[in-house]
Amino acid sequence: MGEAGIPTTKVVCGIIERDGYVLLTQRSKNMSQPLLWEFPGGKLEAGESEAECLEREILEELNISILPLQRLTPVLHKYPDFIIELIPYTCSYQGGTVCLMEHTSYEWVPLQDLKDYEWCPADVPVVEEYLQLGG
Ligand SMILES: Nc1nc2c([nH]c(=O)n2[C@H]2C[C@H](O)[C@@H](COP(=O)(O)OP(=O)(O)OP(=O)(O)O)O2)c(=O)[nH]1
Repeated sequence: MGEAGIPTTKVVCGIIERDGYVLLTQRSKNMSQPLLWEFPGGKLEAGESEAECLEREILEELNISILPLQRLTPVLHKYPDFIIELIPYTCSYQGGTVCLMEHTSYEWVPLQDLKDYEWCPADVPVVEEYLQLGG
């Protein structure tokens, strides 16, 4: 539980790298955080590790396989009705063709363009840390 009894939701997201590009997904207009950009991932389920969660969510949502590499700094962000702990991992792309199951669009983006997207608010510090690390 977080502040004033608001639960904290753990969400694991992947910064999926392939040949100098990173995979971004845009949330659909009927999802929470509509039309904002994010690193794909999802809510941690009971009994699974963060890496298992990431591999499962990305296969379910995008139909590609990935390998989690490095855990970056988790971000605690307060949305109006819940608190999210966003746990980012850099990942390598392993295989498969992107097929969108939930998102409205995706892009493979070069590092220098990451700042140009309208991000979910919780992702802003993640993008900053990732760029500081040199991608
Ligand atoms: N997957 C992902 N979610 C993010 C990121 N940044 C961020 O604020 N979020 C938020 C959006 C959602 O509220 C939540 C992730 O849950 P989800 O992807 O399972 O979304 P959902 O639509 O099923 O959630 P909900 O509306 O049912 O609550 O975390 C991010 O980079 N990746």
